[in-house]
Amino acid sequence: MTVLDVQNLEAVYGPIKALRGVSLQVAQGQIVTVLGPNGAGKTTLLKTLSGLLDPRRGTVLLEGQAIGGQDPVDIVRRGLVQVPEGREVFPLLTVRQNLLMGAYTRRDRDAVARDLEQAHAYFPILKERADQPAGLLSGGQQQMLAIARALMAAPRMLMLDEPSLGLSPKLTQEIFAIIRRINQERGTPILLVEQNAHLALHLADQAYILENGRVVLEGPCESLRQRPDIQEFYLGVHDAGSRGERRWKRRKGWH
Ligand SMILES: Nc1ncnc2c1ncn2[C@@H]1O[C@H](COP(=O)(O)OP(=O)(O)OP(=O)(O)O)[C@@H](O)[C@H]1O
Repeated sequence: MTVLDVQNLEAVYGPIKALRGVSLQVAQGQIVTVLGPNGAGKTTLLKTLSGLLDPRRGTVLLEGQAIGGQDPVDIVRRGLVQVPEGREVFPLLTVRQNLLMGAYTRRDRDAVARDLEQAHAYFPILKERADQPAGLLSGGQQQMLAIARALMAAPRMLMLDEPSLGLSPKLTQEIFAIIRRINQERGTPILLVEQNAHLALHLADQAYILENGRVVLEGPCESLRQRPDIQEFYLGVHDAGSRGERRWKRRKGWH
């Protein structure tokens, strides 16, 4: 079953066309990654899906219901929850207060308390540091807090914007392992924007390559990983046979 169905999405910043007709789907239980160079439109895509930016054209269906252009609070209420790039935790609020902010659209206190326990089970450090200001956490801990805060909104689907940004390889591995657990244990579908193509193509089921506001390639991660052009341009693998060959001679199989 398709949870998120995006068709021909366009978004602009004044004269800049950041999304030029993006279509993508996320099925129940899947992890889907969006890869692409700086400025490709990845963050714009997530912002448009979250309602922070109005689409100029196109449709967005969440579980069959149109959400394109709706208010961000309504979109969160419907279950589409974003973990923003750079975490954006509230630095002066305590860790617990940050987590409860994630549940601010919810009324069922018992369910919120249960979810707080579950968030602590995924990230025990957040329980240990519950009463400290979130601004005192390390970058990795703030990323954990941002993910846990999104879980407090009882998401039907999660969107993560560059969770590995600025983290050590070890911490990144840890965060990715938890993302996988969240997906497997809760069945939550995930749309993951990542610069680390290597990790993303190993974690996700499907991938979309975004360049200049357009999807230039899509498919199962397993087959994308085998493509020489993906290896060359996204995974940094250099074929020994091509040593000495001028870079301009190597080609992407997409345009
Ligand atoms: N607030 C803004 N005002 C004007 N132009 C913007 C704004 N935000 C993004 N852009 C432009 O829109 C395009 C897409 O940017 P976006 O941030 O979505 O790319 P990205 O793929 O997320 O890049 P990165 O990997 O660097 O985060 C770029 O050309 C960018 O310069």
